[in-house]
Amino acid sequence: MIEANVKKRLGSFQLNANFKDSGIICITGKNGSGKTTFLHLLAGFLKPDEGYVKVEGRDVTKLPPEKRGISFVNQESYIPEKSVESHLLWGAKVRGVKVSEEEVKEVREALNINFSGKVKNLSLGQRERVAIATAILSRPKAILVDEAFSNISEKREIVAGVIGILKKLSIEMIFTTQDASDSELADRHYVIHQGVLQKTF
Ligand SMILES: Nc1ncnc2c1ncn2[C@@H]1O[C@H](COP(=O)(O)OP(=O)(O)OP(=O)(O)O)[C@@H](O)[C@H]1O
Repeated sequence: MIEANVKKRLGSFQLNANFKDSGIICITGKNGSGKTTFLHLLAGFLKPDEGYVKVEGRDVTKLPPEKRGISFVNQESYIPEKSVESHLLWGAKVRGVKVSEEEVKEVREALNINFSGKVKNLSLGQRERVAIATAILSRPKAILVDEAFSNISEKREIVAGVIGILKKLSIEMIFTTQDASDSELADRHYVIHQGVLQKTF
């Protein structure tokens, strides 16, 4: 369960979000509507002007990103110099989480990571898949995916595989997308319009 009641002003933009939900959550909204700002407030990259963020009932508002039990993935969440194999285990290593070979295999299969080599030599969609797999293997309470499914071919299949693993590991996911039809993949859907977050189902 993630709870947030936050206000944030950035220049002339104002975000007002009151959120309490769990499971697989999709947020859609136009360019500049506040999707990334909201995820950054949850992840701890931005401090709210007012309000709080709770993860499974624990107030994390004052905690730094790495202590929140949240992994954030966007289209640049990868370390180019690492090999695919070491990248996949990197997040888990940082958090002190033990990962079995079986888990790595399962996550690789879900994201169709059937390639290796340096991350910098992969395509954008391949790098996104490695970044998402790395986030899952670090076993957070929730992953926030900021438009990082957008360059993945066979998106439906891959996202369905990711959701299967997340449910098995009891990891929540909030993902943002420009493609409103992606909401069909989620348990819940929110729309954000000019900084105001609203639940649709
Ligand atoms: N540091 C900042 N200073 C001033 N305005 C900012 C700052 N950061 C973001 N904004 C503004 O906040 C608004 C929301 O931006 P945000 O990145 O959250 O939108 P988004 O919904 O993720 O957009 P996109 O779909 O284009 O990624 C935009 O109008 C943006 O210009």
